[in-house]
Amino acid sequence: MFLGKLVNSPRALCWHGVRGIQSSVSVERTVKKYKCMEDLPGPSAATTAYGLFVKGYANRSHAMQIEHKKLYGPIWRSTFGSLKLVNVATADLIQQVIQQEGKYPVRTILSHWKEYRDLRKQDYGLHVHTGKEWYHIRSALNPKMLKLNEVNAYVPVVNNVVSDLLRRIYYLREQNPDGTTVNNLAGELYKFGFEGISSILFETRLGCLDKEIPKDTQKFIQAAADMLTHSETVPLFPKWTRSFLPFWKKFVSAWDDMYNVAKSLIDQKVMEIEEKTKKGEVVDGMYLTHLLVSRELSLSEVYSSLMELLLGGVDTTSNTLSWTLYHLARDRAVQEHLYLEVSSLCPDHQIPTKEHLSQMTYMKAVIKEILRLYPVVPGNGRITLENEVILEDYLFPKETQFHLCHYAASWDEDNFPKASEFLPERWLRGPEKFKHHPFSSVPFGVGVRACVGRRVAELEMYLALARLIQHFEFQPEVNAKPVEPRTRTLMIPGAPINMRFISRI
Ligand code: HEM
Repeated sequence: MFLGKLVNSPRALCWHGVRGIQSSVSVERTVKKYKCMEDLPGPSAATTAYGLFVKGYANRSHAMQIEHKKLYGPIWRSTFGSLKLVNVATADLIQQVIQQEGKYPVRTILSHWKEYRDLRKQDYGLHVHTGKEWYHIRSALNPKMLKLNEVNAYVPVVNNVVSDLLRRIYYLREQNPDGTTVNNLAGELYKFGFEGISSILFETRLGCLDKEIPKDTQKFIQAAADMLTHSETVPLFPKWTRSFLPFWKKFVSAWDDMYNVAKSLIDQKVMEIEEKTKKGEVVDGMYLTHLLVSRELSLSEVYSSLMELLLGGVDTTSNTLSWTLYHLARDRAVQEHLYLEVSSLCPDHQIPTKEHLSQMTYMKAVIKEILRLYPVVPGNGRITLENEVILEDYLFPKETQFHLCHYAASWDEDNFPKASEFLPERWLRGPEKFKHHPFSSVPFGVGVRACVGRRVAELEMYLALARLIQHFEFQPEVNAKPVEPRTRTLMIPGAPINMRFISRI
């Protein structure tokens, strides 16, 4: 899902004033003089390392995008060890890269993820596979994840999980001496994210939001956090250091934990289906049942892909919801506007349906604005294996790794005046509203490789937010301090978000 620390070794080709090169691109490209990577401005490897480890950008890489854009302009190169990147930080340049991404887009060559899968003889899964193999898996997963009418079938399932979340919030408030505060909201919402996606995939309630959290849930959530942290560290150190440095071992162990939890849930479903088939009963069901019965994917492809869907479901919706509640608590006018929208469409705590959601335009604007301010994936990637790429007067050879600086683009004042402010209204349609460049804020990515979980994520966030605001007024905890984001491959709150949930009932 994520660019993280990139670990490919692009052929660092430069051909100043290239003429008549061997190329698959048009004749026009071969006669025009293009500049190349070496002509780009950018920090040296030492300056980058200094920025990361001395200036503290290692876990604030989103802020480094903004600083480098100021220093070098909208396109610059950077070097991390043997890795060379071309960074693009405007909506227009991001669009140009995506438009040339080819039939089977690749984010980055995740060689350490691939190494793990080879070590354990597992299928590569969605993130690591490229080309037709990736497309084969994606085509099997897409329909029941991305088609709106298929996803709408999950509304009752997700509403049940939201009911559990509400119960959990009531329970946690009671545990606090002030009767209203819930500490470390993101931690609670990780459980909601995991329960939500697993209910959809496995049709099984795991009880992640019960008083006693199941061990496997805790294990998976912890393993996801460890894997994402070590995924950034592992590529920085040569393989010979693995015998005495802990990072690779921790990375492997985190993947093992996630894989085992996913595998055991899948195996349970396989057994259920086998028993039903033996008894001659009809086998029908939602996501996993459909995948297994259709046999579009092998069992080993199902293990890896579903583990990745679970992984995608943990940190993403939860962090977005955490930031949403954080801002609503600090902006009474926006909170009131949202409350009025929800309570007028669903009076008396009516549980929202898909028809209600389709009318909640302000709610959608709130979530869009949060994803603009805190894109879960602040920097994405594309590596073009199929063709060269032209960006304005630069030509880049195949295998150039591009870093799409989405965070810098969505904080760009040219696209979003008062970019640092939380202004959901900017997303509402109207004749006088500012028109955004279509690539200025694309938190789920675009094109065929965009987020496979987008529809499910939106459904979970809308249903949860609607019910939470029906029940509670959100307030910051007493003496609350501002919380800044940090990056751990994904963008997450840099400190626990503690909040007061004042009952409206
Ligand atoms: C707020 C919620 C979410 C955001 C902002 C988000 C964002 C993204 C982004 C930016 C990408 C990369 C797209 C690209 O390269 O163009 C991605 C990929 C992916 N996401 Fe999400 N995501 C979210 C929720 C989810 C959920 C709930 C799931 C699981 C159901 C999920 C599973 C995945 C997977 C498996 C990929 C890799 C797809 C592929 O390589 O074909 N995501 N996501």
